[in-house]
Amino acid sequence: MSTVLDEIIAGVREDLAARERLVPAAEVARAAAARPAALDAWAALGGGAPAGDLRVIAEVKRRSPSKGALADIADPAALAAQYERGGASVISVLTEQRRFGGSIEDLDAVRAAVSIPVLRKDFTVEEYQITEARAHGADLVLLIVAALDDARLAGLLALTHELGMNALVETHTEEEVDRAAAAGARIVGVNVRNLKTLEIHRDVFGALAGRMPEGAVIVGESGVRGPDDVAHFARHGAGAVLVGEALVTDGDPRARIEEFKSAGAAAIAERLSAH
Ligand SMILES: O=P(O)(O)OC[C@@H](O)[C@@H](O)c1c[nH]c2ccccc12
Repeated sequence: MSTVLDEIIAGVREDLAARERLVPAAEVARAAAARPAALDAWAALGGGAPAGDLRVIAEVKRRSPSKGALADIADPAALAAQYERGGASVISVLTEQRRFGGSIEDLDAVRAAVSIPVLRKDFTVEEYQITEARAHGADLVLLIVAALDDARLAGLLALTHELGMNALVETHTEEEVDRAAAAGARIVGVNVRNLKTLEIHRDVFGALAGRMPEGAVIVGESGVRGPDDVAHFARHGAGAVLVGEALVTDGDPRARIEEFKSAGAAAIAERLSAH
């Protein structure tokens, strides 16, 4: 059965082939090498620090396969700057074009506007995309375990680390968490949106959080609409949440981020005091 994920990746591969013809891999590698060093997203997300704060990864997201158009983002740089002022730790920029309406230009605009780490959010299947992300100033990339076999996951993660970047390694099942851990993932996301049905199942998070590799930053992804959703992820071990829709559709994303961070910190304090 062909799933939404398969369909998206087929489109991504076509667009990728076109970009590779335009900008050969050697040229992208030179541009990546000329960039200042990547920022440490792992540390920015609380890696190595005692639990306490809940970090927010704030996403620039124009549309989604499940909802269609979400927001008319005329100025992604201005939006990202607002996210940063609201206290986001990382900015996520969707660059997939066909389903999410993103582009490399959005990544460029955001990179130039903020001084915190930037995640290139795309369906990464080839090394070229990682080097390209670095060439455009991204500090981390998304690796979706469901889209990669073990050898490719390991290879892409190795290149990411070679380039001085981090990867947000996205999982949906226990098996995928185990594969992420075996590959050496240091930032592990649990996407509670099922990529086959596109439905949100928040309880998936708690079931997987207990299997996470020692020392990894755990990120709750998708379906954060209000402070209760953040508290749910934080209570079950998340150090960070990734939020798109709720921020792009809100008139005051700064206030929303602040609200999410305090709800998260309160839930973490509660979890720690229960032990
Ligand atoms: O808009 P939401 O429900 O806050 O979700 C954000 C983020 O989790 C979602 O955009 C996402 C998670 N994993 C992905 C993989 C590809 C594209 C998009 C995603």
